[in-house]
Amino acid sequence: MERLPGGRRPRLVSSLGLGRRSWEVTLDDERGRLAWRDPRPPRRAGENCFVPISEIIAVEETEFNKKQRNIGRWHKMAKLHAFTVYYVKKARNHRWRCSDMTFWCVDEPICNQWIQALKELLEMQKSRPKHLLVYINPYGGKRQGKRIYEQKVAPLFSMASISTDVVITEHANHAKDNLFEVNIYKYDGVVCVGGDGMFSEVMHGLIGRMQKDSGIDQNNPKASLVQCNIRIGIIPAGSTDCICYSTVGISDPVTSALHIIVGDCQPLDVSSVHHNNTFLKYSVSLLGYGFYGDILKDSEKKRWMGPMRYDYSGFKTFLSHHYYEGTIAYQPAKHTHGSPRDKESCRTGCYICKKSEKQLAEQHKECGLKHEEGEEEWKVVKGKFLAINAVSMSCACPRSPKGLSPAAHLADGSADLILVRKCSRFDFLRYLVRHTNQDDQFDFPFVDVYRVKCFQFTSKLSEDNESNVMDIVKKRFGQFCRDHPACCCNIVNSTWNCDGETLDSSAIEVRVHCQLMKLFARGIEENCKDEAAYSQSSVEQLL
Ligand SMILES: Nc1ncnc2c1ncn2[C@@H]1O[C@H](COP(=O)(O)OP(=O)(O)OP(=O)(O)O)[C@@H](O)[C@H]1O
Repeated sequence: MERLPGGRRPRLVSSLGLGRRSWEVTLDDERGRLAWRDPRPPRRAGENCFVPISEIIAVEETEFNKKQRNIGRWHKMAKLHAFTVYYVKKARNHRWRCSDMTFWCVDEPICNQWIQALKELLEMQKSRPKHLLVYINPYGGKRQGKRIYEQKVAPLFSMASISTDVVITEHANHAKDNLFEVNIYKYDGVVCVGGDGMFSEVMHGLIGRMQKDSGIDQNNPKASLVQCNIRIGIIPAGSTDCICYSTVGISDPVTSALHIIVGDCQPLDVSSVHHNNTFLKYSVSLLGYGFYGDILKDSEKKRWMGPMRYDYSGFKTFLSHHYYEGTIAYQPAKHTHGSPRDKESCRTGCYICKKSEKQLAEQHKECGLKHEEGEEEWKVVKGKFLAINAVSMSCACPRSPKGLSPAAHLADGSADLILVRKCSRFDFLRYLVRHTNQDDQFDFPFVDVYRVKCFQFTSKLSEDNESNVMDIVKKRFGQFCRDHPACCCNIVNSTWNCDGETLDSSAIEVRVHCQLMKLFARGIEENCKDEAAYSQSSVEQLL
C-alpha cells in the first residue's frame, strides 16, 4: 500500500472506475478526504481531486447499469459493482448543491469495503444531527414554506438519514409555545422554515425554555443567561431572510439544508432588551430607533402591500426626516479586539469570534454562571438623532451586501452602536447610499459608531416628568406632527424596531450575551475558491 506524505497509511486505496476511466482512489481518514487521481505517469497537475469527508452527504450502493453511461469493454466482460457518493458541491455566491459521483469495480468485496468504510466515517461525524424538530410557517413570505420544505429539503434530510418531527404552525407563537412543552432534549436541532419573524419566534422559544429549565429569571436584565446548545437551522422561506443571508451568505433553502446536514455550527451573540426590569425581547440583528423604527411602524399598517411596503414606507420615512432627542449611555466592548472601522469582515473561522469563545470558556470556568457585573465606566451621549442603530451582526442583505455595519461580528460578544445625528436630508441620503456601494458609511461628521457590550437609551420625553407629558410636549416641541409627516418638525418619540418587530417602550436597556445560541451555519466563507472546490470542478471536466 502506498504511503501518504509523512509516512501515514491511508485507510483504503483501490483502483476504481469513475466515468469511463480507472482512478486510484484513496480514503484518507487522517486528512478527512476521499481523493482520486489518474495513476498513469506522468501525473498532470490538476488531476488530484478530493472531497472532504465532512462534506459527503451520503453513500449508497448503486445498481450499476441503471446509473451508468456506456463505459466500453468493461461492461461486457464482467458484472460491475458500484457505489454513489453524494457530496456538497460549492457553486458561486456561497450557493451549495448536492452532487454525486458513482465509483465502480468488478470486485464485489472491494465495493462493499468502500461502502462500509465511508459509512463508518460518516457515522463518526459527531456534529451531524440525526433527529430534528421542524417548524414550518405556511404563511411566511410567498406562502411557499411547506412546498419548499417538502420538495427541496425533506428529500435531502432523508438521503442523509435524518429523522424529523414536523410541525406546521397554525398561528403566530405556535412554535414558541410548543418549544416550552416538547421534550427538546431528544432533538439535535430545531429547524424553522420561514422568514426572520419565524426565526425570532423559534429563538425566543428555545432561549426562553433553556432559562426556564435552569431557573433563570429573564426579567432580570443582569442575569447571566444559560447558553443554548441546541442548534437552530433556518430554511429561508420568508419575505425577509436577513439572518440566513448574514450567517450563510445566501438565502437559499438547499444551501441551508446542506449546512444542517453536514452539522455546521455558528455561535451567535444575542442581545436582551429590557424596560424597567421587564424583559421585552431578544435581538440578533438590528435594534433600530428613529429611521428604522419609523419604517417598521408605518409598514405594519400596509401589510396588504406585501414586501413592497418596505420600499413605500422607507421612502415616506425618508421624506418625513424626523429626528428624536435622547440620551444613550453605553459600556465599550473592551474585551474584543476588533473595531467597527476594520476593513476585514467576520468570515468563517473568524479569529476575533474564536478569541471571544475562549474568553467565554475561561470566564465560565472561573465563575461558573455567576456574572461579574463590570465596574467599567459608562459613556454618555446626548443629542438629536435621525437614527440609532445597534447591530449584533453586519445585517447584510441582497440590497445592502455589506450591511449596516460591515465589520460587525457574529459572535464576539459585542454590538455596533451607530448614531446618526440630525443632518440635512441630502447628507442622510448620502449616508444611506453608502450602504449600497464600497464607500465607508461611517465616514461622516454626523455619524458615530461604537462597539459596545451594553447600552441604555432614554428619550428626551421620558427623561422629563412623565406625569405632565402633554404640557411638556406643547412647551418643548410645539405641536404633534403625526398628522403632518412631511413637515419636518420632530415627533416626540420613535419606536424601536427589534429584528423586525416593534417594541412598545422607547426607554430600553440592552445587553449583549456572547454566543448565547448556535446556528447550523458556518458564517460567510471567503469568496475565493478553496482547494476542494477547485478539485471538484476540475474532476467534472476530466470525466
Ligand atoms: N400559521 C401562522 N399563522 C399566522 N402567523 C404565523 C403562523 N406561523 C408563524 N406565524 C408568524 O408569522 C410571522 C412572520 O413569519 P415569517 O417571518 O416566516 O414570514 P415573513 O413573510 O418573512 O414575515 P414578515 O411579514 O415579518 O416579513 C412570524 O412572526 C410568526 O410568528
